[in-house]
Amino acid sequence: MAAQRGQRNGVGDTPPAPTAAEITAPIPRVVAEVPAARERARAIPEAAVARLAVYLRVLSGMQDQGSGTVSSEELAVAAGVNSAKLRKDLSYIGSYGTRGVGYEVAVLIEEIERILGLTRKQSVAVVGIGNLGHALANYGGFPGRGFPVTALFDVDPDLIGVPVGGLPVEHIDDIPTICAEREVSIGVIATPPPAAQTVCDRLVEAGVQCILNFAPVVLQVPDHVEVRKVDLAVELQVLSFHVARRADNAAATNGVAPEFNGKVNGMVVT
Ligand SMILES: NC(=O)c1ccc[n+]([C@@H]2O[C@H](COP(=O)([O-])OP(=O)(O)OC[C@H]3O[C@@H](n4cnc5c(N)ncnc54)[C@H](O)[C@@H]3O)[C@@H](O)[C@H]2O)c1
Repeated sequence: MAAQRGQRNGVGDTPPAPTAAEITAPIPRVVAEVPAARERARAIPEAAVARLAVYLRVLSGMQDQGSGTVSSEELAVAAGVNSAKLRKDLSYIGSYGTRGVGYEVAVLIEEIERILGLTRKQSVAVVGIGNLGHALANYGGFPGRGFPVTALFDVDPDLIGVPVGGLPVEHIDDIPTICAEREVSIGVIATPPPAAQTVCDRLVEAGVQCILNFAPVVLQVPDHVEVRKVDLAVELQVLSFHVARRADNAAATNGVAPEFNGKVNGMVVT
């Protein structure tokens, strides 16, 4: 679903209307030189990598709807960024469009997938098959995005051998053999916080080099291991900050000092 202009999506700030210079700026041409693109990939800022993943999602939706080409402006609006930022991001990957035509959707998808390392499937293991682990294991959307869930682990004897999302739950003692057999490259940690570091160590010892951590703890890993942390509470707090700031701005614009009404961000304070 395309994001509306002006909508926040966590990827970039509310995009301003494009300037005349942005609209008339030349669209760079396609360069299919892969080694050069890989070189450039090393210099892509992390924020741009996150936006590339969003462009990929938007482009995949457009492809599903039969779009063959897309203009930079159209793609920028759908992704919730301004078109100058979009063109800058796409220049990092050496993927360019044709003036007056735009970008070929299929070509751009291929370029972004190559840069994001999605040209081969990344096998995922989930450890901790409780509430969250069940939801992740049952979610059918990961395989289609290149992330098949191929192994589930837990310590609870009542769970071992029980199929969840079509896969039997295995004991964490089998992490080394199963992760090697199934070529697991990403480990998702959904255990209680006190178990997370030990589970992480086991995954790393088994050769897993990417960890997605849902437990609210900071994990220690060797340099060659990448860790991403997901914290929904932090995202909610960021949203809360924006709501509070908007209310303050509205009050300042109206020349009214925000009055305390017994509530902070909608919650009653006693
Ligand atoms: N990041 C977020 O936004 C977010 C949201 C919800 C939950 N969480 C976190 O995710 C984790 C899981 O939450 P939940 O509600 O699914 O918990 P849960 O208690 O329902 O499930 C935890 C599972 O981990 C298993 N487990 C315990 N120790 C283990 C070990 N050493 N090795 C393997 N498995 C082990 C348990 O048997 C259980 O099945 C918690 O750390 C929670 O704080 C994060």
